[in-house]
Amino acid sequence: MSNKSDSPVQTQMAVAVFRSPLGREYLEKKSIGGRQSSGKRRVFVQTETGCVLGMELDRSDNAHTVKRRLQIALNVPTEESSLTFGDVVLKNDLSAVRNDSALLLTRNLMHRSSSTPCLSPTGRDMQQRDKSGPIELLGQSSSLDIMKHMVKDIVKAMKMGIDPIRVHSGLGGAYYFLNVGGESVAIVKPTDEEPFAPNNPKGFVGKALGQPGLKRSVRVGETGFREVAAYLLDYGHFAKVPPTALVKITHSIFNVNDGVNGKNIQKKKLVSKIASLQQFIPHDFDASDYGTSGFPVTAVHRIGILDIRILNTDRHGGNLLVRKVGAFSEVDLIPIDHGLCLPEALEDPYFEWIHWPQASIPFSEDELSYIENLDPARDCEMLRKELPMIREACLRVLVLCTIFLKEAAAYGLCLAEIGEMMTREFRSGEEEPSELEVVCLEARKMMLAEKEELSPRTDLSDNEFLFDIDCDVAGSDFTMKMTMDDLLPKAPFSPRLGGGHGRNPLSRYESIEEEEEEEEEGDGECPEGFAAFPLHEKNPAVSKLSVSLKNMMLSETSQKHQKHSGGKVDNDCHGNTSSGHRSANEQLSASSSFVKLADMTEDEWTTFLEKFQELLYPAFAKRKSITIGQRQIQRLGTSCQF
Ligand SMILES: Nc1ncnc2c1ncn2[C@@H]1O[C@H](COP(=O)(O)OP(=O)(O)OP(=O)(O)O)[C@@H](O)[C@H]1O
Repeated sequence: MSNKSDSPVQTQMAVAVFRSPLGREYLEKKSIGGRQSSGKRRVFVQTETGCVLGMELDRSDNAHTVKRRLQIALNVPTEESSLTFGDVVLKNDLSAVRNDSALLLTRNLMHRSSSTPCLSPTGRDMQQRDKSGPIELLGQSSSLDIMKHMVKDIVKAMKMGIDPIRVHSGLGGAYYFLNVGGESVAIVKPTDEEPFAPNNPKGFVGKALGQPGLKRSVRVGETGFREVAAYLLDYGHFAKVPPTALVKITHSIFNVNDGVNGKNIQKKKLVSKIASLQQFIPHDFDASDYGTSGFPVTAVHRIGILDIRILNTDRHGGNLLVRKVGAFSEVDLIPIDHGLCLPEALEDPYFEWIHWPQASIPFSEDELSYIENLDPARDCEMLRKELPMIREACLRVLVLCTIFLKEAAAYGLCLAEIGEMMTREFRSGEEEPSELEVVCLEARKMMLAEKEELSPRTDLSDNEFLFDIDCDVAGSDFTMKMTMDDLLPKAPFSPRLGGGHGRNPLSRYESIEEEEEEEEEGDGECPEGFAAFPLHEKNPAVSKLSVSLKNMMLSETSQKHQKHSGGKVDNDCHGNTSSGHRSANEQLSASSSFVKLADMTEDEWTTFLEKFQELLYPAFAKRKSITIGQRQIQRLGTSCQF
């Protein structure tokens, strides 16, 4: 799953004179094709505090020359910093970096704390050095054509002194940009003003860009490209996601905090930001203000189909705009705010529509044919091309959820049933994995078992031991084999990673304090076998899947036990990384997901998907029988009420 290299792009694009921090100047108008062939690319480097610098690269540039230029521009040593592009830490070669990409410059973890100011521009206003236009679209896809008109309208209004308007609702910084007529044209959400990001204007600060955010498997500063991904994946405008693009945008309205205590700096100063820019959709309400029974079945289905594909963890009523159409109180639904979709691991989604009656109506022929034509491999290819910074972990979630949707719809499940299978449940105050996650855990186990069978190990080295646990559950014997490898906490993108914790209960939004408290508490926890993970007590038919799950959770508990025992494992993996100094990848690895996908090698992933598909049909059959059972109970209840 490697990133694709540059593809020739013919688009002509106006680019203003650019002066690099080292004083190199470039031509004002250049064809992108010309840039590419001469090895010249324009990139935007964002520091972890949100400062953005435009920079032109040529073929001779490498990560060191870029960092050296940044050092001069920012007046800070950058040898202890990393330049990253999505998953890739740029060590030297920059050939994977495409024209108009946004790169992130982060300080290495040992010297970082959320309370100290990170890299910041010097007083010479380096943010403005690149002299590019006030709004630059990042990327060259034809899907951006519609955005170009919008941008033109906004720039015209900006030049006439028409200021944008701050959006007061929501947790992140957002601004309505207007046209010359004073009408809202677009909503702009800077990536460094997201909740917990350094320049959040609403007091939700405390993390650097790239660290786990509001949802732990969505990093701070990475909601913007997810908004664009949702738009790009919404083929044929099926669910009506408003056109969205990533931009580099310069305006004095944007918020900048003082870095130390997160207080707003009141000075009116032009600042450049990387932001998502989405078409403004005039609307009358949002779905939380309106009786849901009037929503068209098609709109609910289409939005639901999108939400399932992208594992949307934030589809609450406020994220569905309601627009009146026609004379007879008909309405249309517009889905917005897709910043918390495509997490880096399987998460608990949030589907507001799950209990709406429309979701229980079978899919129409059109919808079924749309689903049948979805191709997750093509989706990944498209996203890698259009959004090269997208993480492979997000793409695996997309692939898995799309396969799940396709198989479930073909089996005959309705939207509500599919949504329910993806949603976690709370039992006795504990969060349990969803039916989808249970299937994944089982598939993973089968994949590992097959791998072991194909390459049996007879001699165990010193740091490997075989750990057999026989347990008799529901009359069956289950044996679990673990090697030391499985017990070691791993970096999230290493080829072999143990499963996630099963202990961390999630609310819709987790606060930093809660997470940190939980981490502390977790450190003192004693493994108690299955206690932390009650099997489906309320369901007398303990399934084979749940028994396997029980084994998985036991393996994770043992993992925790090893970690807390303070031996070699702890020292090796966290020796110099206390909870305050763990890298973003380590923090994500310790997140609350039951199932991680990013840690598998390509071969493992392929086998995993095969096993996953094999296991789906029994799981669907089980879900169908639950639905039929529930309907019978409902009918019985109705007839008893005479
Ligand atoms: N495309 C759009 N067209 C019109 N209004 C919009 C659009 N997108 C967002 N809004 C409005 O702006 C508000 C804030 O936007 P949004 O919910 O995306 O921000 P947020 O900070 O991510 O919010 P939250 O904290 O609720 O997730 C929305 O409640 C909605 O009223």
